[in-house]
Amino acid sequence: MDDRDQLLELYKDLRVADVRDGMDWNMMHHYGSVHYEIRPLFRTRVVGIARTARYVPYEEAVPKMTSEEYTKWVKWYYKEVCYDPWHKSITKGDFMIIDQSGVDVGILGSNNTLAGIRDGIVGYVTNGGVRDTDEVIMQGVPVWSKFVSQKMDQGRIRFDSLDVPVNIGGVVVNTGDVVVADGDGVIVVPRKLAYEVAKYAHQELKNDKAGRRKIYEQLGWELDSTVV
Ligand SMILES: O=C([O-])CC(=O)C(=O)O
Ligand SMILES: [Mg+2]
Repeated sequence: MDDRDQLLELYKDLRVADVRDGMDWNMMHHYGSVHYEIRPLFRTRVVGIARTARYVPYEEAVPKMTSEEYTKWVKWYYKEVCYDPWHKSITKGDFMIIDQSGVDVGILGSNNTLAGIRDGIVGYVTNGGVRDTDEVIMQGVPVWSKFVSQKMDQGRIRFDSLDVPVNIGGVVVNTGDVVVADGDGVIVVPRKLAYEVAKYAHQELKNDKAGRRKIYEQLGWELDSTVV
């Protein structure tokens, strides 16, 4: 039986910092934290199960054509060259993890990310770019990216493979890994360590809550969900 719902429940209250600590408690100091240059478009927290896709630079030159011909060519390109096959097989709770091989395009935009959210994706991470960022933020779609890019895909990048190991900010992500992301960035927990890491992440969260709760009380502050 797939235990992904159980894992999502187990991780739902954990902060990236707790998960980081849980990895350390499993002697995984060297691993899991996606490079800090991959940042959220806006501050939010998302827990999901990784679904990976790899895109690579497009090798061909764009043929010379009229703008009318180009309109048709772009349609062909998005259908046959830079398509997103993951849109057809989304499981609720998927965290879409995209390796775009450093190509300067906004592979994620306000349209394709929203379609994924409609179908059950909880968030997106790319080691490349996102565009239409004002709308992505307005729509509340959680995206962590290395940069913002104005550029479309055609003539620049093509789809390569789905559900393969991808290198995202120095971490190999596999479909099925647990991914937690918040204002501190992104952390990836290999699926086989997920329960042990959660156990010690919860220990750290519990200790932290108790410590901060005490200071809240000393300050006379009303308690909130981060300390109870
Ligand atoms: O078309 C793309 O590849 C990305 C984009 O702008 C969108 O989805 O809105
Ligand atoms: Mg767009």
